[in-house]
Amino acid sequence: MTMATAVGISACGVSLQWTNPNSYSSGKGCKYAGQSVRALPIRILTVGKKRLPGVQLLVDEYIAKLKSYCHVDDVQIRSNPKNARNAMAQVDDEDIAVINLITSNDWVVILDERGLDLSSEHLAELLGDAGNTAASRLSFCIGGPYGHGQRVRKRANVSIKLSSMVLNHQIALVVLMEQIYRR
Ligand SMILES: C[S@@+](CC[C@H](N)C(=O)[O-])C[C@H]1O[C@@H](n2cnc3c(N)ncnc32)[C@H](O)[C@@H]1O
Repeated sequence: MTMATAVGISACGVSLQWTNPNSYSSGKGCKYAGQSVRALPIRILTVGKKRLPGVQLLVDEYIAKLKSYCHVDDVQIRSNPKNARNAMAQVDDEDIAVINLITSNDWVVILDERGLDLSSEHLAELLGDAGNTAASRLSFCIGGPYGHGQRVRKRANVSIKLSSMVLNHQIALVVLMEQIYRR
């Protein structure tokens, strides 16, 4: 499998594969523009330490704005939950904490600076495509200080980037919410 093709299939047996945005029409605009699509409830799983108050204000603001379109659940997972002494063990503990919250009915999008480079329109298409599967929830995962572990990476239906630069997880969360609201 390459980044140019599919990015994974979930264990739940429903068709959850997502294709490369480069294979989409080159025209601007989302293919669902003007159509009503099934809006899956969204959950955002973020690994990290206590949030800055300003970030929490923005997160609350976006959740309120999105309320009339879809339900958004903001789930915070404590970074380094078992006080591991090295980065590998920390990533592993965080990986287990995240994977334990994911069910077979989730369509999983991980955020990663090495993921697919999407336009805002392609993100809207991805959200629409996820609504056309048998999944009952769309789960976005934002990793901890050292990124995602192998379990979550393997389970992900797609990995997307918000920028080629590495962002603090709190900033990644705010940018993601803004892009979901923009769709
Ligand atoms: C501090 S970053 C971790 C960086 C780490 N070097 C890695 O390998 O992922 C914490 C999390 O923020 C998110 N993140 C940071 N920059 C991102 C970007 N440009 N695009 C998408 N997500 C990003 C990812 O989920 C990442 O796991």
